[in-house]
Amino acid sequence: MSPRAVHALEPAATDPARIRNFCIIAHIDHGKSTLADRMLQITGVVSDRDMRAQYLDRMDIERERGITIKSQAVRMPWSLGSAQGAAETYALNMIDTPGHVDFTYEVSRSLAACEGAILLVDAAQGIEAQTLANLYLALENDLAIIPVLNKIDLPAAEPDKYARELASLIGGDPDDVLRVSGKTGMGVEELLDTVVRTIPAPTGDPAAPARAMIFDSVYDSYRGVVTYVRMIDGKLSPRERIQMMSTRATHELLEIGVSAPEPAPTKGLGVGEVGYLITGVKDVRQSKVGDTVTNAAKPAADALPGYTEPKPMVFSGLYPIDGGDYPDLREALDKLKLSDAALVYEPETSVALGFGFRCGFLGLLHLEIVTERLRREFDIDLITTAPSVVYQVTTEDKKTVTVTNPSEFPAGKIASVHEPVVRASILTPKDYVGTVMDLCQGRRGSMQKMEYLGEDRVELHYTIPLGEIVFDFFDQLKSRTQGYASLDYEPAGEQEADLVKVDILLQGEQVDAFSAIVHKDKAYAYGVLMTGRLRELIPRQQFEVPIQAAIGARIIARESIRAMRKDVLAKCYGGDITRKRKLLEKQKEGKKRMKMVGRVEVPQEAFIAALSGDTEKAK
Ligand SMILES: Nc1nc2c(ncn2[C@@H]2O[C@H](COP(=O)(O)OP(=O)(O)OP(=O)(O)O)[C@@H](O)[C@H]2O)c(=O)[nH]1
Repeated sequence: MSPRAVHALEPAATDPARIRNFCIIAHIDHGKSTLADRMLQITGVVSDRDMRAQYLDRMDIERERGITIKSQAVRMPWSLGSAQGAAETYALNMIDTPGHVDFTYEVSRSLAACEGAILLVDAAQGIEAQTLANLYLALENDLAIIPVLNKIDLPAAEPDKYARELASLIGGDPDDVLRVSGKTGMGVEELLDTVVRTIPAPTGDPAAPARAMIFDSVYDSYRGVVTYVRMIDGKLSPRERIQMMSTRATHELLEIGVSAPEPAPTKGLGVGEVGYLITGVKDVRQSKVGDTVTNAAKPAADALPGYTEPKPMVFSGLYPIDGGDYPDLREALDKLKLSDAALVYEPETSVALGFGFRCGFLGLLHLEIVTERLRREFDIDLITTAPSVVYQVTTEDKKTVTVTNPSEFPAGKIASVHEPVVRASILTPKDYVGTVMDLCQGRRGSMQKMEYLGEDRVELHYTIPLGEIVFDFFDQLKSRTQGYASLDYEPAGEQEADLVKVDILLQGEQVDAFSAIVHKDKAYAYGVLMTGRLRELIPRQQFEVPIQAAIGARIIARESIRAMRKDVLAKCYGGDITRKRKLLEKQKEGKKRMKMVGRVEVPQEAFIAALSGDTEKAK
């Protein structure tokens, strides 16, 4: 803790002139959470004894993976270097934001609650794709930007070089770029002073009817939904009735307070303040992010401008391995939905996999996190089918169908297929420009623009079909550029494309879970690859299993698995019965992880690995 940390904070309705609302924006791994930790410690809101790494990342998955998923807001007291006494104390509200592309929508809503942003850049890496993407979002929200280089304690840091780069990006003097180390705490006090000096105080009308913007809502199993708000006008107090302006639903305000960072109830929240509300509501959908909270007795006339709703970009089928777990899966999804408004799902059935759900996600990381949580928190063993994007398919009789599951691709004559595309921005050292262009071309990308950023880095702008980047594009990009390139993308509408559905048949029977929508030019290669992979992945059975790939009735590739009787006991000479039993048990275990498709046993890995595009996993 710094000697300048201030203990007591006025409980509520702080003078807006003494409030600063800011967030930290950075590329992934540039050290946002570590810097936030240091700020909590230096301002004294978390004692050295209670400090643990990534204090604000509450979810186990967040901590294990070292990523931030849900944003959090914390209030910290700070007094300027020369100032003394509580009168000079400022309340700094820091809103932590996630860095991964899947969660961009969380970043933008956090930004809307702030007047300023710390743009944090790793002093050994320089500007990356999400640095730019987040900077643009911040500028769109008219935020004051404080450029900061982090990790200056690293021997590999090149602060002079990157200060120039950063200054030329946002306009300004390289000497004004602050240099800090979130790890050692170096420069963090100066940074807090700069926050107070350069970020504007919030403005709003204290006499107007209350208007608070919801920027996050989190489900807590003990307290119900905790809604995070930023007060724009007026004041909210405990026990009063509040109204959600989009639905007109009213609730009693059971508790109102600030996160400091543990929840601390207050006598209310006034103009410019950031805090939480608890109403006893149990479902995050009733406390919608982007909605405006007002006073039910004296409602505001107009709601605040909302946010764009997150739209699921990637769909996948989730099936319990044990069909008996289906009701549990439904219950688990209902529970997850309470805290994850971006998750959508509806029941679906697959001939191969039985009853399950088609779920929509923001991206692959979101999918991974949800399935991981289902496994971990709800103990459900799942098969996830290959992720698919959303296609609009128009048949010759002018009917348009939205296809989120390749097996629902309409049969018969197709007039057109539209696929989602994204605007991708890739930052790479100039030596790798050729390889990156090859990769993008191979994925049907079309280059829009190429720009030099500083001396040796290039930003490439591409329009690429989303379906071509959801699988292994990022991994490929990283491995082809030795980890140096970075990627950011945003939806950019749809385009018409020559796409076909490729089916896979086992023993002449179509396996719906294996169907995929691919570009016509790639269909043949895809069929050969898939049948080859499945031959490797499916163990020999007691009969021959032909594997075929087909477009409609036309077979485009074929492999077969030769028959073999798998006698696990063959290896057991002699009569050691315990050993025999062990082997049989083991075989039974293996069987559990198999799914019967017709008469064929298919290991669960085949469903995801065969289609993931990730050749390593498929092996
Ligand atoms: N040497 C050094 N390492 C740092 C510093 N700050 C962060 N790191 C390390 O950089 C890595 C990433 O830091 P995080 O704070 O998790 O990064 P982040 O930006 O919050 O990452 P996301 O939450 O995933 O966006 C961790 O291994 C940190 O220990 C620093 O100032 N110096």
